[in-house]
Amino acid sequence: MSTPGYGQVFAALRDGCPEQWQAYTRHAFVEGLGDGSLPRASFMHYLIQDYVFLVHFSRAWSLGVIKAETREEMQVCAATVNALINHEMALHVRTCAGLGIDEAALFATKEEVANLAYTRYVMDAGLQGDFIDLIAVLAPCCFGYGEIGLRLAGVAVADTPYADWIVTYAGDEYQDVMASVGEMFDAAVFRRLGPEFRTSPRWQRLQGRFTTATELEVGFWDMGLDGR
Ligand SMILES: Cc1ncc(C[n+]2csc(CCO)c2C)c(N)n1
Repeated sequence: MSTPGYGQVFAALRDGCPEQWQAYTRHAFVEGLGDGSLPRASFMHYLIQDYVFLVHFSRAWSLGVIKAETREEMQVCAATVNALINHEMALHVRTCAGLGIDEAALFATKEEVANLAYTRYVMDAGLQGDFIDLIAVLAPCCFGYGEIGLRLAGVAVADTPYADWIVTYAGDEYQDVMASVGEMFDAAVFRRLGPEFRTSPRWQRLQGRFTTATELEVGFWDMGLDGR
């Protein structure tokens, strides 16, 4: 399994749920992005829902600033909020504008249940737990898209209509933010659980949260495909 540099805590969590991770990062939706076979309607359905998803993910990352215990943790969360609102969502606005869907319509989109379940699960885990409970549920989204983007950039057919999506997640800007999130996550877990974090009584709960968030990512891709 390829391991881009997102840190050892992420690697341990990912390797703790190999089946779910595979179902997420090798989903039929992902393969369709790479070979260009994904129906356009499925992609648009996904992208419009994803705009709303990012609104709520920006709120969840903002909660990270509140739950942080060091300035470095605050910095990484604030930078991620910035990347989300000012860069990642721009892809959605740009792509939808090209099809005549303006931002007010995006903001007013009715959420599908799979979308709502995921973002509210993340918010609740973050509200209930401490900083690392929050990062554990945010991690599958960040590092999963990082892995998917890098892999697709290497195998995607040259004329896939989804190149803009792939380049957004494979690009240095996104990968650099993810590398700093990975470093921060390692430091945050060492600080609270120590270097033997896997034997901490809290580890199973963190793994459970990470695994559930990964399953909710699978549900999100399924929702995209259902929008055909
Ligand atoms: C369903 C879904 N899952 C993950 C991402 C990717 N993503 C969402 S927030 C974030 C962190 C900072 O950019 C990243 C990478 C997405 N767009 N949609």
